Formats: sequence, C-alpha cells, structure tokens
Amino acid sequence: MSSHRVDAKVVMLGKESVGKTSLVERFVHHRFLVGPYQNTIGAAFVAKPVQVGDKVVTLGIWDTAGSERYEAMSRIYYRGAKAAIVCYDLTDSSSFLRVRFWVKELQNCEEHCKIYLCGTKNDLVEADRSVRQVDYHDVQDFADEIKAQLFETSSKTGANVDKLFQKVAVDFNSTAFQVLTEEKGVDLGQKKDAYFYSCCHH
Ligand SMILES: Nc1nc2c(ncn2[C@@H]2O[C@H](COP(=O)(O)OP(=O)(O)OP(=O)(O)O)[C@@H](O)[C@H]2O)c(=O)[nH]1
Repeated sequence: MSSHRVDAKVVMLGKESVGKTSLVERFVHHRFLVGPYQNTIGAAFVAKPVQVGDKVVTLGIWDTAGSERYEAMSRIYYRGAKAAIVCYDLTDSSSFLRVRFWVKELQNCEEHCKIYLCGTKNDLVEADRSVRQVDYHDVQDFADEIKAQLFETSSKTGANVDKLFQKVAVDFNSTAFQVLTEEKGVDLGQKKDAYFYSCCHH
C-alpha cells in the first residue's frame, strides 16, 4: 500500500479554537501541544491507518481553519468527504451555533457524508462542571434528529479521541457505509487537484 493511499476522506469542521487541530494531534501523534494557540490557516492534511478487524482503513484527515475568514475554503475541503467531525467546545455555547451551520451545509451539499458531533475540552468540564455551556442531552437529541453520532472528548487527557476516529473507520468499513462509496479510494499522489473543486454556493 502506498503511503499516499487514502480510503476515506475525513474533514474536521467547527468554529475557531474549538480544538480541531488538537484532536488530530492527539489521534495521530498521541500528544497534546501546550503553548500559545496557533490558528490553522487554510487546512492541514494527515493520513493515518486504522486497524478495523483484519483490515486497515487509512483515514485522510483534513483539518480545516475554523476562522470565519476561511469558511469558503473549508467548503472546498469537505467536498467528497465520507465523514465530517463537526466540533464544538463544551465550554462555549456560541461554538454550537456553528455546528448547526456546518450540519446544514453538509446536508445540503454532501448528503453522503456521515456526520459525527464532537464536544471538545471535556477535561475542563470534568474539573469544574459549572463551565459547561452545552448540555449533553440537548446535543444528543439533535444528534438523533440528524442521525449523527455524538462524542465528548478531551485532547488533553485523550479521553474518547481514539474511540471517535475508530468509529469513523469502522463505519466506513461497514457494508452500509461502503455502498455509498463510489470510488474505492483516492490516490492523493495522482489526484491532488481533485480537492480543489468549486464549492457549494447558496
Ligand atoms: N483544556 C483543553 N484545551 C484544549 C483541548 N483541545 C484544545 N484545547 C486548547 O484550545 C485551543 C485551540 O485549540 P486548537 O486545536 O488549535 O483549535 P482549532 O479548532 O484547531 O482552531 P483553528 O485552527 O483556529 O480552527 C488551544 O489553546 C488548545 O490548547 C482540550 O481537550 N482540553
């Protein structure tokens, strides 16, 4: 298998500083970077193989910039994604408003993209319950409505991070998910430009 071979395109979406880069960093490099927050510009790509039973599913993860300034670009990155991890910060209710925006966007433009909702920074909530601004049950109701999976994670402690990406890989590998797959895989080496399609406008 070529190191560029990707089975499933996964896109990280969500308001700036909700912790998208930290989630990917924890999942791929098993670490949590401390120090001044650096916002993502454009998007970053990383591929990671995940063992699913006797198979290996390589996830190609696009970590998009959350800043609204880069929103139009994020639309380019979710094009053709098999899964979208839509993140919000459990301690910031405004970040959940962006979740609704991205979910609508995906429903309108990428109907075959499976949605995962991810409430981040759960360590802060565990340390002090009063900082929680987004209720678990409210989000679970919303997740049921849109047929999405819900995870509450902490990139600091690692809680639920592997579980989230493992679920993405398992779902992709499942028959139900694969019938939606038009192509078996995308070779980034050959199809780099394929990611720069025009985006969906309303
Ligand atoms: N306590 C805690 N802090 C976190 C966690 N995840 C991210 N952070 C912090 O939140 C800030 C933003 O994290 P990023 O991962 O850069 O956020 P982002 O969503 O990629 O931001 P953009 O690139 O601007 O879209 C950083 O200071 C992180 O250290 C977490 O699980 N727990």
